[in-house]
Amino acid sequence: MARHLITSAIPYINGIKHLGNLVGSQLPADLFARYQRARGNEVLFLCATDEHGTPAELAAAKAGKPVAEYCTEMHEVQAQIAEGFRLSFDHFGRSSSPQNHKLTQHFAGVLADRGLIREVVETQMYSPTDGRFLPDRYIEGTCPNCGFEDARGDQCDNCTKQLDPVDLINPRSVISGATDLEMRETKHLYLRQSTMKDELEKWIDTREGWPVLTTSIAKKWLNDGDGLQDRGITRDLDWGIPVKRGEEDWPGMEGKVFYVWFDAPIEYIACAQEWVDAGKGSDWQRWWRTDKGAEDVTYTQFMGKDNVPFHTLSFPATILGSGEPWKLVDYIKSFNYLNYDGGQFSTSRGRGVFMDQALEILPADYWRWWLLSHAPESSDAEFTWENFQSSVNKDLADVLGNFASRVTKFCRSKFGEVVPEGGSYGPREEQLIADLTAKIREYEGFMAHAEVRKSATALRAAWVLGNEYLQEAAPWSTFKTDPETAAAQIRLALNVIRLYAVISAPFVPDASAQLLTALNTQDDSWPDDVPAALESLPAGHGFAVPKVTFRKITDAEREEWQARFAGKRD
Ligand SMILES: Nc1ncnc2c1ncn2[C@@H]1O[C@H](COP(=O)(O)OP(=O)(O)OP(=O)(O)O)[C@@H](O)[C@H]1O
Ligand SMILES: [Zn+2]
Repeated sequence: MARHLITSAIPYINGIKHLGNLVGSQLPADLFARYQRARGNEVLFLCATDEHGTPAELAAAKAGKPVAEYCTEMHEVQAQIAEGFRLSFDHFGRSSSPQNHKLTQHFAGVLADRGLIREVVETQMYSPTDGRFLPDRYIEGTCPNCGFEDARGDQCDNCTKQLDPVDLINPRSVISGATDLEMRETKHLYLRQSTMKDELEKWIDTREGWPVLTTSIAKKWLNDGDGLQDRGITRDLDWGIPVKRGEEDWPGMEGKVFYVWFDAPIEYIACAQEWVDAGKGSDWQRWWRTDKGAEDVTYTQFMGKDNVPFHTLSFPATILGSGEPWKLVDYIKSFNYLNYDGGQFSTSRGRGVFMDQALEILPADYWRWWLLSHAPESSDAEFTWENFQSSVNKDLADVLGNFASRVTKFCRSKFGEVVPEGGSYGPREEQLIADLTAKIREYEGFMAHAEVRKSATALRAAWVLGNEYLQEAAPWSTFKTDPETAAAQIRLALNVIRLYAVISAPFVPDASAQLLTALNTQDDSWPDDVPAALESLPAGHGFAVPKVTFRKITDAEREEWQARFAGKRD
């Protein structure tokens, strides 16, 4: 039995995530976790909310709530929605947890002991009116690059240039609008990533078969311009993990917190501790410490492309730099972007379909299937309502749903709700069994490598095989002249439905469960031996015709949703 540690990039706390966020991280991670479990492997699948940083403070201020309270509420909201999408996390933690506070402070202390942190005195914007420094998004002004008037302190949304708050022309405080800002000196900690460049590059070069997207982004950051830069890991903010050197105070760093990108990936480890502390597991170290049993763990991370530099470089710099035997990632699965109807999904601009809204209009399986079968793997992908309608109707309703419905209804009308006996399989049946075997082996190959789109294509092809068989064998015609043979055909087809339920579960878990319930079976074992799996339901086994597994999306619905989601979310 293999052991798989799986993490999804942790969603930021400042609102409900859109479908792009879902398909770029949590959903493919869930697909992979479900598949590994189905193959009998031991899985620890972790995710959490990413709760620190200025956007959280600003969102809380906008909602008129203390930031801690806001985060607690939003965490609950995101946890509920994740459940709605059937994301099968073993634990959904919080980067603000006491476990993460302690571990982040621990890493900072160890890195400092090893000479990998330097203290830098720099000038930052200070607002006397607000009585505080204004890092990152606390400040807005005119972009020095393109002249856009609402550029943020960390980035211009118009030309995407990364900025420093001190670069802005006519800067103003986002809190009070004050413009009497001044430059003040402040001390910060920098992680000396530049000294680790060679070690990081060597490590990346030993990683086999990583997606080109992952390695190309890592190499760019390692080598472009002046190469890998040291990174500020602290901020002058109230909300966050207080800067400490292990358990000790850090002279000169009083009142400061760690930068969100330093503590967020450490939450992957802290989350395993939370999982144990919540009574769901007994030993987190055997997943995370190579000296405590994690040497046989395969660790896979899932994320969108903007998160790749932090996972290929900054977080490994933290882990390698600590000199402690923490588990390093084995495979980083990264995604391009999903766009929405001719533009970008955007949380801040409320553009696109958000996870809660999606579940209001259709069940999770419909979204899971479309998103995964259109995952932005080799390039950006686009959500359009036409494509969504056509793919749901064709793949789910016409192929998978239709097969299950035709077979069970025909059986009920001619043989009753029981697997019919008699007859025997001929060459066409043997052919179907052989074709399904080959297709499932292909599917397994793709799933094992988290090749999401190719897996979906292989799965759909397996569904098509059953429909083609049904079309050719035509048991409704056979029945008129040779009911015995028709009985054998239907017996096989009913078993094929069970087979589909099992192999489709990672994509469409609810439909899969619904089919198994209708088939009155608890046998959800993986078809390692396909011919044997197709004998799971014996003659005489009772079942019920499933209620409609997938319904079609009408043109009227499509138009209504298109109009409803054309504007901005309020
Ligand atoms: N349009 C998109 N398509 C695919 N993945 C995306 C998209 N936008 C963000 N992601 C990924 O979603 C995951 C969660 O993102 P996060 O909660 O940090 O939001 P974000 O990156 O700030 O996105 P946004 O600003 O659109 O809300 C990350 O791995 C990120 O890379
Ligand atoms: Zn700009």
